[in-house]
Amino acid sequence: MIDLSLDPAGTRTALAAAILLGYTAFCGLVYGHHRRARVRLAALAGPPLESGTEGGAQTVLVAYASQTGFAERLALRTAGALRGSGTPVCVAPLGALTAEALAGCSRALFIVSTTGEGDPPDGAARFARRVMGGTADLRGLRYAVLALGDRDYARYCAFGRALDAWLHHQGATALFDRVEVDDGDDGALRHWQHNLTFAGGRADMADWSTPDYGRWRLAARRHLNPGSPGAPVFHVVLTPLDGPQAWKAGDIAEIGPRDPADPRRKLPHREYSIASTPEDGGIELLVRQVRGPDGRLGIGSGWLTEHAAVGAEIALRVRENRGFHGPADDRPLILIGNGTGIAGLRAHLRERARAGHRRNWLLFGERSPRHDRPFAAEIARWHADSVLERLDLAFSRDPADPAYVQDRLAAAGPEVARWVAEGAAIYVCGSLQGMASGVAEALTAILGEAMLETMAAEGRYRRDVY
Ligand SMILES: Cc1cc2nc3c(=O)[nH]c(=O)nc-3n(C[C@H](O)[C@H](O)[C@H](O)COP(=O)(O)O)c2cc1C
Repeated sequence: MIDLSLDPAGTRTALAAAILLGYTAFCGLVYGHHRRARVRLAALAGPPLESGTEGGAQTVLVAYASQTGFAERLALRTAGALRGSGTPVCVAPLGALTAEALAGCSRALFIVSTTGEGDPPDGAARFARRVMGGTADLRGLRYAVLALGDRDYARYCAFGRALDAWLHHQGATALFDRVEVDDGDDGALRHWQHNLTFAGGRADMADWSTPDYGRWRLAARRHLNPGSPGAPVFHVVLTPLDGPQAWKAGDIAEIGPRDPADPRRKLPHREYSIASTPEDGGIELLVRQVRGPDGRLGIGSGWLTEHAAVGAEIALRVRENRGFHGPADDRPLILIGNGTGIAGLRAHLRERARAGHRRNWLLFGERSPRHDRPFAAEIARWHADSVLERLDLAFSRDPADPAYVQDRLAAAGPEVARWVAEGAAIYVCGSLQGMASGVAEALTAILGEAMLETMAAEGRYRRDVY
């Protein structure tokens, strides 16, 4: 990183211009290599670099590797969405990139499919061999991977997973967790689109496809944390109007909010971790009120916590989220989370309690020990009844013992290692910023990076972070 802050203005300008030129040249080079693609891309995604950005520092690289064209179409769509949000974009086939080019980017989105028997698309084979076969200093890069695949193949999303692992090993930081798309699944693609807000996308962009919503009733709503230093959190209960519905712990509720000023107007979907199981009779959510800089409530949280009346009909679709489903067996489970992330963990604990799986350890963090205790009575009961073998709570605003959940984890290192040696799986749910990386660091320190990667590959380390 070059620190420009102490340079005279002239040097700064010259340097900025040089970077801008270099970046423009890079984009041009990439486009030159792929002239045929360039014509299509230019038409759909606009010019590679918009003026007025500092040396392309704001520019997001959208790189794709496609065998039959789907990843390429999604790359264009992604680029269009970012561009429509005012974020400059540069689109390139992965095969045209070098390690140096990647090292010069600050943000990149990779949209890649898997072909053959877990192979990269033909156009990316050389990149896989030459670039991914070596090392690069990508510490300045923040990235995300959209991995396209098909679960019918033994090596599901293998290339996307390999690329993600390689980027991570080169020091790049994930903007959000890899999104895997099974056979073009619309819900997973909406999830990707939703996450584009972490890469400069607008939060109110229209859905790429409208979820196939069912009809639910807002049966109950309760404010859980009056007096909290954090934003209000509501426990929302929704019951199905079209007969009993099926879902599993770990699944996501896609909600279809309406414009409070004009309830006929449908707004883009919002996603919430489901906090209950079908045996509970309804879908329970924990919804934290989000406010924009203008003070207005967020689209989804405003709809669920204020604008929709109790008793009102809510459009809801369950999105299967296999990446966060519970273990198939009764292995020990370490559940780690913060804030509204307790929702996803509670669904797992309910499922485990019902199945009689009692080797559960919950580590949960919030702000105030007095005000921020979602599901406190239930958690205490589980602890007393040994559904929870161990419980660690951390409150960052506790004057007596301020701590984050990752601090509890670090302090319990040998015990975590023992559980893992006994076959435990680790599930993490909650904030991407602050919690997820802190927890990943603590787990890496305890278990080692190789072990954590093996656990992720075996489905023993799973995350639902947002
Ligand atoms: C011949 C062939 C082999 C494939 N092999 C795999 C595979 O090993 N693993 C996987 O997850 N998906 C596999 N797929 C599924 C593709 O990744 C999936 O259809 C993807 O959406 C294609 O995107 P593309 O059009 O950008 O190449 C295969 C598809 C084809 C046609």
